[in-house]
Amino acid sequence: MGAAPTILEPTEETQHVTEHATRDLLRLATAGSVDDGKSTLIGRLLYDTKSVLADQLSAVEAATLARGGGEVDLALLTDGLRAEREQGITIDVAYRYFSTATRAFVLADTPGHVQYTRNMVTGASTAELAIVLVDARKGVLEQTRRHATITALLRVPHVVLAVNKMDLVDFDEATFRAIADEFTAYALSLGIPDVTAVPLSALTGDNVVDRSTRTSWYDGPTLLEHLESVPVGRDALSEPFRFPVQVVIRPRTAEHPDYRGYAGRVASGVVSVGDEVTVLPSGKRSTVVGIDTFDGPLTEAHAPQSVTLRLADDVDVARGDVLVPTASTVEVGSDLEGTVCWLAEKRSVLGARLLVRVGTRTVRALLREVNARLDVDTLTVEAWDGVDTLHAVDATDTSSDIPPRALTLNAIGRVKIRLAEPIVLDEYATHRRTGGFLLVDPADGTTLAAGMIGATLLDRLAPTPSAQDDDDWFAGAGI
Ligand SMILES: Nc1nc2c(ncn2[C@@H]2O[C@H](COP(=O)(O)OP(=O)(O)OP(=O)(O)O)[C@@H](O)[C@H]2O)c(=O)[nH]1
Repeated sequence: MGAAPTILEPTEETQHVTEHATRDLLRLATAGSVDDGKSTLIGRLLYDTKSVLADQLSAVEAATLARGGGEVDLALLTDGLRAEREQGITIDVAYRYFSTATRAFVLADTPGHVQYTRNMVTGASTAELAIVLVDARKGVLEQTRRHATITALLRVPHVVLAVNKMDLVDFDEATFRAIADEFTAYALSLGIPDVTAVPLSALTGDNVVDRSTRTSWYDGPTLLEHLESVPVGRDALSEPFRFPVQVVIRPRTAEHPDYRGYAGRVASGVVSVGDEVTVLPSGKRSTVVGIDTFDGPLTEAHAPQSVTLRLADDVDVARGDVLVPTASTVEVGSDLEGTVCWLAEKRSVLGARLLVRVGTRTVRALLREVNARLDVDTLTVEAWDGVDTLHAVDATDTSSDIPPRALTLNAIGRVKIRLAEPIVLDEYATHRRTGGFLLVDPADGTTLAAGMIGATLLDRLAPTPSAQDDDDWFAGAGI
């Protein structure tokens, strides 16, 4: 098992970014088939934005010379950094930082080998932009379609199609247009609204950071110009206010005998002193009377700031509760339906006891149903009604035979989960910051799957199953 994926919470790496920098921060992920030039492109971005340390650069120059010289092999840069990070630990995603005068970037670098779905889900779940690479000579491949599908599933707001290796097709406009049109049409069919296609050469640098003199027919932005100008952070601010409580702070010092605050990160939206808030799932109401930070009090806080909120009333608030605006309608329930990407070697078992993590909340749960499965290899969807599924599969079955309706590593499926306690059920489609969840194996803490609450892409792709519930069975199972 690698490091736990981060669909819900910012990683250690992103957390160190200061509040100020966060405002101008773009999180991006890359996806490409093997040899499309992902490492070279990342190396080029780091190199041309001067984000490479001198010693790393001389190591790469020396290695290039040792290989017989020529153009600096920028893939060595990325791969070298990767190797550094991978020593001794299995890591799914490495994060690279670079910045320009206008913006800072965190790039999730997901190695493109076998566990691509898992890696891409991990990298793209927090990304606001995905770069999908294709080799201009090969055009749109099955793998490209898979990457587009996962990007759509995770609702990454912006997608860039990087048509790489344009130098190998003589910077031919027709080749570029044909690939761009095919990809854009496919993306549209998946509901991806915003695709920007850029003809580039990672190796020679054309249209990556610097404008190419060999694509006079192209009047769009270079890759970096686009990365610098694409709108960021708006989504988190435009979503309604959500504050998952991480810690209840009660110092009880002589100085502040009655202090009681709720620390956490504003997951989405904005909160101000004086706002009426409701604590969920309890439904208790109060008013924000203070917003505290290490740097002093604020009158207003917005996503993704970390703050401590104080309330007017001594209501019962615990870790895992969510503060929301009182005036809004928020769904709370204990039946969770959604789409999951299965991330574990062990397969799904119907009726299995699980832990579900949503925000800062962890609750016990039961996997009730897998009623559709997307095969990312073939991009076909199988859908089943839920009627006899539970009886067909023994919950204690540990045989190596995979039941036909199980989810295995990299599979994407639609599930129904019964929770032991009610939680806030924000639809991922409209609440990307709070509508994600993780399924965890209570036995050993393994992350089994990353999921999205509510209707997702699978509903668009799948025939509608005539699912029926089997509540009696669940009553028997004790949830
Ligand atoms: N001619 C040409 N070659 C390129 C270009 N970009 C990458 N290459 C070459 O394509 C090969 C594969 O490039 P990598 O960057 O290692 O590609 P990758 O396999 O997608 O990267 P990872 O899977 O992330 O390791 C290398 O030999 C690169 O030098 C390009 O724009 N033009």
